[in-house]
Amino acid sequence: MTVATPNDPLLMLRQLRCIRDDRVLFSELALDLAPGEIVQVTGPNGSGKTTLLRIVSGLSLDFEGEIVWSGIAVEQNRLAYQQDLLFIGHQVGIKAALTPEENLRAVMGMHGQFKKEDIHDALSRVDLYGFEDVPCYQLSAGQQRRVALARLHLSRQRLWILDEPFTAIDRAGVKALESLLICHAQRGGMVMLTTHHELGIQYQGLKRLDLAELLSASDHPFAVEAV
Ligand SMILES: Nc1ncnc2c1ncn2[C@@H]1O[C@H](COP(=O)(O)OP(=O)(O)OP(=O)(O)O)[C@@H](O)[C@H]1O
Repeated sequence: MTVATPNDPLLMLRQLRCIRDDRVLFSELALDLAPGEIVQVTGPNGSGKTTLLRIVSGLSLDFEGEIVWSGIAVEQNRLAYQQDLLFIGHQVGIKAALTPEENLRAVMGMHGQFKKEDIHDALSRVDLYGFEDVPCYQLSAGQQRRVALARLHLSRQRLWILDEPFTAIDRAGVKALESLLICHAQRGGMVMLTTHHELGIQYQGLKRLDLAELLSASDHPFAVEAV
């Protein structure tokens, strides 16, 4: 019997290939992500970063290759996989007519019951103390993004998939989010994110997956570089 160690990858992407409008976005894409690791997906506009995150999150099934979670192909284990992942897209994905508290309750409802204090605590951790009951259409762009990011403070999922999470966030918010990502990884979580923002973190579990480099080398096996 093989015994899994903490450094064994939980997420494995194997030979992913994706074509949109007759254009190969990526091919031969392989990635291992183990507990404690963060992978930053980089590449110019239109290179396929969002498309890759949507594929890995199970939102898009239009690809070739295999996604393996915890040793089992996701297509045979989709429910368990979905329960272990939290996806936050580059659109904030909140309802403008609802308050931050109502938005969090609605979106986290599928992941369990949360007490009012837990939701208020999550909102205060993203500096929205006092805004819990304000309709989201009255909040700034950065505050709306913070409502979406408050989900991370309630999350019990091991894998966070975040598309441009730093958009509209001020400098203090960026630092706080970077610390949160490291904290999640250090507790055995994993993060896959896209950002055009230069990450200001020194963390040995940080990797980079550059889609432009991958495409230019796609005749060759691809390895993710540690940074
Ligand atoms: N459903 C779709 N049908 C056709 N083309 C699509 C579809 N989804 C994405 N594309 C195309 O795939 C390419 C990659 O888009 P994607 O949004 O993944 O890029 P990105 O790297 O995230 O870009 P950005 O940095 O601008 O956010 C784009 O040219 C886009 O038009």
